[in-house]
Amino acid sequence: MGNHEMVTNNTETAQQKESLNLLASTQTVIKEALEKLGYQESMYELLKEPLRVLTVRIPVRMDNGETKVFTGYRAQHNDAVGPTKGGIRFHPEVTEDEVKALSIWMSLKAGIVDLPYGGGKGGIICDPREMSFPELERLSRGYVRAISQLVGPTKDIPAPDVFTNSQIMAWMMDEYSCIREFDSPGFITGKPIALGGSHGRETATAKGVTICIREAAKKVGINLEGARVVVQGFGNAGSYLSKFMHDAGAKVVGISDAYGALYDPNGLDIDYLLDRRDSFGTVTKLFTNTISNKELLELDCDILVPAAIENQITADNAHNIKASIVVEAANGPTTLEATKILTERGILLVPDVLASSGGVTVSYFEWVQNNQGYYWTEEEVEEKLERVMVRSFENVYQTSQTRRVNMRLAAYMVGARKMAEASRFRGWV
Ligand SMILES: NC(=O)C1=CN([C@@H]2O[C@H](COP(=O)(O)OP(=O)(O)OC[C@H]3O[C@@H](n4cnc5c(N)ncnc54)[C@H](O)[C@@H]3O)[C@@H](O)[C@H]2O)C=CC1
Ligand SMILES: O=C(O)CCC(=O)C(=O)O
Repeated sequence: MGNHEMVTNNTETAQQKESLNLLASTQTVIKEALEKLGYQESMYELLKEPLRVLTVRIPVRMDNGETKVFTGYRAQHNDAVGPTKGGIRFHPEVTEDEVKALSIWMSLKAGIVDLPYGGGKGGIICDPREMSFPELERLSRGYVRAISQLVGPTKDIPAPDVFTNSQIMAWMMDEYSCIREFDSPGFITGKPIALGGSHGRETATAKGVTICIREAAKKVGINLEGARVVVQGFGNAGSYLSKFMHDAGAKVVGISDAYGALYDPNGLDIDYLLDRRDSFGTVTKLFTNTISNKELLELDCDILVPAAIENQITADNAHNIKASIVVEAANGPTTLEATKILTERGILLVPDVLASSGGVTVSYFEWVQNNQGYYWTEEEVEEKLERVMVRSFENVYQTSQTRRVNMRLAAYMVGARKMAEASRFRGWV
């Protein structure tokens, strides 16, 4: 390789690295949104990082008798509007910057769907797929002991995220209740129904994404009946979304998990796949005729839904995306460069902070029900969620039209306004 090529390649690598840093990317958009809203630099200084980030070390006795020490985080972005709220992620690639960015996105989601919360997020560096049930229970309880001073039903309310579920929420609620010496269902959401969970929380993220897809399809003029849909990720968000799309008459032609992807141009048997997926959203291991996640994203389709992890649509593949609508069920699946490319290509991109906000909306309903000790039917939850999502989609869409900005910037403008105002009224800025 000649010198010139080396320099070019190094430069490209550096640019690529910068664009993959979730915190840096979200700060870029927050800055632009606050400028468009007319706030001064000091507001950006306040909102560009979480107010608090706690790093904890969690010793866990493993089944073989050895102690393993795990690292975890809890970030609280801004609590001017109310207590912070957001999920806990168990994943080997969790980083502090990622958790910080995720906490900022939670603040934006709360603003977009107008909840009385700020944003928070937690994560533990671990691979729960390699751990036994008792090890996972000890890790979950250890994490709650480590963060217990910082969290609580009126301070910071966790919930599920990648590779965590209602069982983990149940252990965490039980541990917190033991520490406080009173039953505290409002400490955490996404619990099993028997422990104060809400009807509709399990499917809420996917329901919210489904509503966004329906509204986006109307704007673009796509008929959902027969529309070809590709979904990356087959966990909580992706599997139920595939089911709802299938039930709406769409043809789900591709799905994936961490190990590969399945493609059938005639439509996959979603009920069968749902039945066979495991609790970590793994299903492709049962098949031999798989394709890669990279190939999946570039399949010919009308609607593409990344519902797995970050940085999946980048400057490398954005030009090859065939869909007319991209709806982000996952947090942070599209880089800023890719957002620009998709927008220039006329693809309607519904951003994560809007599309995936159905989960935190029903988590809020769960917390309200816990606080009042009076529980709603599934129909009541769904009707309330429908109203919130339609209103929020329309608000962001109209902002993007009137301010002539893409949907991501519009969503940041809508999402940042309330926390900025609340911070100003409190006299923080
Ligand atoms: N669960 C919820 O209520 C909410 C989830 N989200 C976001 O949705 C996304 C998915 O979350 P969940 O469905 O809850 O997680 P999950 O743990 O239930 O499922 C994750 C899915 O992604 C797949 N996956 C993991 N690593 C991958 C990789 N490297 N490449 C391709 N696929 C991979 C897994 O195999 C699994 O199918 C995340 O970005 C999460 O933050 C957003 C809002 C709420
Ligand atoms: O349900 C919640 O409170 C938070 C869900 C979440 O972590 C997310 O929307 O990314």
